Order: sequence, then structure tokens, then C-alpha cells
Amino acid sequence: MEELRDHAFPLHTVKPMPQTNFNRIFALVYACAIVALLCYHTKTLFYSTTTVSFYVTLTMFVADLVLAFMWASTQALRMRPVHRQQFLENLEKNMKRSEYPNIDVFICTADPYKEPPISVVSTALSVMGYSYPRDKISVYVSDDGGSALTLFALMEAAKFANHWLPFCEENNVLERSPDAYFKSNQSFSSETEKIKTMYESMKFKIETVVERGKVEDHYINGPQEKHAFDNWTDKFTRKDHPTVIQVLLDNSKNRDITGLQMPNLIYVSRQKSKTSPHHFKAGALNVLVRVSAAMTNAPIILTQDCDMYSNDPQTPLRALCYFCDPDPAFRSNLAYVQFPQIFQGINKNDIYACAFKRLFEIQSMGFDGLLGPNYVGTGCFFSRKALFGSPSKPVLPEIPELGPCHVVHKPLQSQSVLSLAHQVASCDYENPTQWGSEIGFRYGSLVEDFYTGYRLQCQGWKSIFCRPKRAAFFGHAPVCLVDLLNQQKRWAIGLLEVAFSKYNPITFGVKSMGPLMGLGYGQYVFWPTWSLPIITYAFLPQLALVNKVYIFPKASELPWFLLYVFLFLGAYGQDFVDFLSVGGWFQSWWNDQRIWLIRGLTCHLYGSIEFLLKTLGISRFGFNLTSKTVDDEVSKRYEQHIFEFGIHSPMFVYFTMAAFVNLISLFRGLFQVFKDGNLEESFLQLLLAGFAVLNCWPIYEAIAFRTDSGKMPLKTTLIATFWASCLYVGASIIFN
Ligand SMILES: O=c1ccn([C@@H]2O[C@H](COP(=O)(O)OP(=O)(O)O[C@H]3O[C@H](CO)[C@@H](O)[C@H](O)[C@H]3O)[C@@H](O)[C@H]2O)c(=O)[nH]1
Ligand SMILES: [Mn+2]
Repeated sequence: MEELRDHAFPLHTVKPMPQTNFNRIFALVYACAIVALLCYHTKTLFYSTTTVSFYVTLTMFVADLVLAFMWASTQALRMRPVHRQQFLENLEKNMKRSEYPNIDVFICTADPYKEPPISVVSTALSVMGYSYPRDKISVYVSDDGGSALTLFALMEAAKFANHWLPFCEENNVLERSPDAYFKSNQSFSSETEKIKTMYESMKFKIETVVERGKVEDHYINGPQEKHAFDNWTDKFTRKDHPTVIQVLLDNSKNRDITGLQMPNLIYVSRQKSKTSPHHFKAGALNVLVRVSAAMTNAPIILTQDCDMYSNDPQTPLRALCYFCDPDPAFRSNLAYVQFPQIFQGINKNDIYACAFKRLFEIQSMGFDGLLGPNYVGTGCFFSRKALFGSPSKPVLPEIPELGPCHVVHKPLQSQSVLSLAHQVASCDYENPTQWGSEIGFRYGSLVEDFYTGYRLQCQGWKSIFCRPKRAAFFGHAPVCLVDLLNQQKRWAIGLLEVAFSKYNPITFGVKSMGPLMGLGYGQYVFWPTWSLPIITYAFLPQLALVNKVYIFPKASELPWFLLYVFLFLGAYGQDFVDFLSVGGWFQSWWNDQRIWLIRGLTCHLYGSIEFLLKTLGISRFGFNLTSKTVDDEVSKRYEQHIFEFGIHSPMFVYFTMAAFVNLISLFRGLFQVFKDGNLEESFLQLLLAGFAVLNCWPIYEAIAFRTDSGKMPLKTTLIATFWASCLYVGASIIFN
């Protein structure tokens, strides 16, 4: 990397997004409207005649203040969105392939039943097959599930790779995940048929082993494999076991069927003990940082979740366009290059909004125009040195061999390398060291990715968002409502952990990165506070309406009325335009806003409560893994765009309640309008209830019109009815 030529060809460009100017002007106009709204609230507050109207206005005021803060913080990411382009063709003009830096790929998996080993295999094969010098790639798989089944799957993958890699190269295959390739390619030559059969038989073997729950002797080939499985003694459990490191492919020894070198493939299951904290994925990644330092110590690290496979073999070259930039100043503070998380298997209109376009694409482009995108846990190339202190003040690890500049001279499987690797993978290795605080991936938040990226940027590191036309990676998103809500609850807790730490983005972040970056990150950590305005708007105006209490401006109070209309349409409209700009369309956007409302009523609320309980020392929480498998029936319904409820969950109760309250309020309000012909006062409240009813449509369907096993459980309906009635009684006492 250091020997770049003087007259280098450019490797990348950056351009502002076309909507930038519009965004800025609109932000100004919208800000004025918000100020006007706050004035309106203050005025109403002063002139309120009763205690009830005072408190109602106050509540709406607070809710709108939260919305105003959220709006302001999103503007930070609208000020300078950019898009980038890479010139891969210039890379080889600037440097020889033999000068490319080594890359260590980290793949995390944690449970063979929630994360099927066959998909871990596909992910591993897809990155082993990168169009990159093979001797420069090492793939490390971290197995937090400590499962012999996963090890077995990877042993099979290593054998299959000997055929698969040359096949991909000869046929210029773009999808180097065999699973994806065979799913999307129908026309087969005899050669393809042959390799497909080979893949199918491997898949069958792996799936059978997983189904039986153990690796039976007749699946084990030779004493070396047998020896590896000897680690799984009777005392070996998921939560308590010694380190297992298994080199499955070694580039100095293994050759493919054409005689070419193979990349390294290494299985790592770190030591676990019930008495030492393991810090979930961040802990797993730090073990890999150290183990890989002992074994290969590549300057570039790619972190991958096991469910996210590579969809383009040229991806590392794209990352090199930045890491090998001819300008040393550019390289010196570049911490990571993040690719967006893009998902497969999402239904056409994305009913659960799991594409997360706003998070993974729109706002990442917004961050990119400032100091760079946040780290999202997968599909991200790191410069190893970024994990060791700030650009100007490196922090060295306790063992010099683990430092980012150390060059490994010994062979991968030499005794000293392996024993160091075992030593640094042990569960109490980290205490007392700076791992997790100043070195490596940071501990202290369930969204370790977000937190780590944020802390790196606070230290002065920059990052790049790389969003090529052909998706670089494809991942798996939860396609079952309750899975999604649980995942989002974990995120909510993790974000609040950052918000209430001394590294709060508004205080600490603004100081270290400037107001825009600080605000941008601030928006995320306060995500769960969306709950407050959403709950308020879902219940208060509706309960007031039923009791003939009107809380919004009358339709005839034109300026204030139009102000409300503008604020609503303006925010929604701009969001819609953003959505279109990253390939969304009306229905997917509509579903996205619906799920945003549902999240406010469920996982964000629950996450906040759990976080509070934990802070008070009443409960604990961990990293509940998102399941990557779904039942056939469930996935069939998902394909048909039908919401999945099925089993009672306390989280379902809240939006079911909201669905009831809004429907009744809408009917009651309309009835009143027919009775006294006065639409003026109730107009906005009716509109709001109507909007909510539209959003709740799938819920009514699930309660009343469905008979399949995914319908709303009776228990949920009954509990929600009970609480909704309580609300009514309470409201009628308060308002009358
Ligand atoms: O103790 C653990 C728990 C999880 N994981 C791995 O972490 C990854 C992410 O877990 P998943 O259940 O898929 O969480 P998601 O919410 O879908 O993941 C998103 O959110 C996480 C933070 O909560 C990030 O780490 C991920 O990169 C990001 O895709 C998976 O590969 C797991 O195998 C571990 O290695 N050890
Ligand atoms: Mn995931």
C-alpha cells in the first residue's frame, strides 16, 4: 500500500445528491412552521380555561417538542447527502495485484438452530470466492454457539470449496454463495449439474447432521477430523467450554482441484465460562481481532454476520479504492468502508418495513457527506489500526504481537502461533485490559456496531459509505412480526444504553464531532422516545373526540389549521420523496410509516421500560438472537402480504388497543357530525382517527376476518378490549 506511484489514477469520486438544495430550503421553511406551532401551544397553554385543557395542551406540547427534536436531528443528515463512485479499473493501474493488502474476514454465528449452518457455509464460500489473490484472504468463523454441527458444516464447506472456487472463476459466476447461485440459475451445463449435485449432497449431509443434533461417526473422515470433534466432551456446553480453533484450510498447504492455492479458513469458538461476561457479538469480534492478529494480522478486516453473503466478488476491490487512495492524508484517518445492508426474501411491498431504507441507505448517505456513515455490524471493511486508538494517538495492546503493525512470519499452524491464538481467545484474557473500552469493538451497548462506529468517529476517524449499483451483500431480515419487534426492542435498549452513557451524542458527540454529526447520532440514540409522541397521538385526541373535547385548531382558524396540515404533509411528503430516491415506491413507503407507528407503540416502549428496569437493577437483558428460519406456513402468508400474529405477545396488545380506540372514536366523531352538522371543530381529530384506522387495517382483519393460524389470538383481543374500555372510562371521568 505504501508504494503507490506518484501519478496515480483517481479511484473514486463523490457528488452531492440532487435534493441537497431543496432539503436546505425546506428545512428553513419547516423550522419556521415548527416555531409557529410551539407559539400556538404556548398561547393555548396560557389561555386554557380548565385544568383538563391545560394538561391536554401540555401533553400535546411535550409530544410535539419530541417530534421537533427528532425532526431537527434528521435534518442534520439531510444537509449534505452524497453518493460515491469507484473506479475499479484504475486500481490495477495504480498497484500490482501482488501489492494488494491482506484481508481477514470475520463471520459471526451463534446458534445452529436459529442460524442454519448451511447458510453460514454459503456466506463463508461467498467471501472465500472473492476475486482477490487467494493467498491474501483468511476467513475466520466465530461460533458463539460452540457447536460441533457448525464445525462439521464448515469442514464440508472446505472440501466443497476446492471445487466451487475454480468453478466460479472459470464461469465468471457473480453469486458466489452456492445457495443463491443455484436458486437463481436455471439453465445448466453438465459441469453445472455436476457441481450442483455436489452442493446438494453437502447440503443434505449438513442438514441431516443438524437435524440429528450430533455428528455421528460415519460422517467423520479420518483421525484429524475425529480429533477436532474430541473437544466436545460430555462437559462441553454452549455456555461453558474451552477454546476450539480449527484450521480447515491453510493457504500454504491446501490446493483446489486445479492446483491453485486456497484461502485460509479457520473455525474459532472462543472459551466460554458462566462466570465471565462474554459481551455477545462485540466480545466475539474482539476474540477474532486477536486470534487473527496471532495468525495472519491482515491490515484490512471485513466483518460479516453469518446471514449476509457476498453478492459481488469485486467488493473488496471497491473497498480498496478507498483504503489504497493515493493521498496518504485520506488514508490515514479512514477507519471503515461500510456497504449498505440489503435484504433478500423481503416481500414485494415490504409489509414489516424490514428493508430499513432510511437507516441503511438514506441516512447513511446523509452521514457520508459529513464525517461518514455509522457502522452497521456487517458488510463493513475496517482498517485494523482503527481498532487501536485514535488516528493521532495509537493505543498499543498488552501483547506486541497483537498490534496492527506486527507482521506474522510463522506458519499458520505452527505451535507458537496456535498457542498464542488459544491464549488470546480465553474468556478471562481481557481483564484487566483496554479491550472493549479503548481497543477493539466497544462494550456497553447491545448495538455494539452503532456504538463502536460512533466512538471511532468521536476519536477522529472517518468512514465511507459505498453503495454500488449491484448490491455488494444480501442479508436476511426477520420476516415475522414478533421476531421483528424483538429485534427492534434489543436495538432500542442498546441505543438507550448509549444515550444514557457519558458518551451521549448530544453532549459528548457534538463536542467531538461537531453539531451535525452529534445531532445525526443523537437521532438514533433517542429513537425509542418516538414512543412518546406516537402514544400521545394514538390515544389522546381520539379519547378527547369521543368526549366532545376538541384539541386542534378549527378548520375556520385558517392560519393555524393550515399550519397543522403543512406540518403533517410536509414531513410525510419529504419522507416519501427520500424513499423514492432509494428505489422505494408508494406501498413500501406506506408500510414503512405504519411499522414506524407500530414500533412506537410496542418495541420502543418495551425497550424503554426494560432499559429502565435494568438501570434500577430490577432485571437483566441479553442479546436475543434473531431467528433466521421461519415456518413454511408463516413464510407463505408473508409472501401473500398477510400480517402474522398467531401467538399472544404482550407487545401486540398496545396496537390492538390503539386500533380499537381509533375506530370507535372515528365512528363516534362521525356520528356527532351527522347529528349536529358541525365538522369544523372536530375535523383534524377525525382526520387523525381516520388515518390511524387506515393504518390499523391489517389489525382489524386479523381480529375479525381471518381464520388462519396467524390471526390475532383471542387472548390478545380480549386483553386489548379490556384495557381500551378502561381508557374510555378513565377518559370520560377526566373529560367530563
Ligand atoms: O452472543 C452473540 C450474539 C450474536 N452474535 C452474532 O451477531 C450477529 C447479529 O445478530 P442478529 O440476531 O442477526 O441481530 P440483528 O439485529 O439482525 O443484527 C443487527 O444488529 C446487531 C446489533 O444488535 C448487529 O450486530 C448486526 O450486525 C446487525 O445486522 C449474528 O451474526 C450473530 O451470530 C454473536 O456472534 N454472539
Ligand atoms: Mn441479523
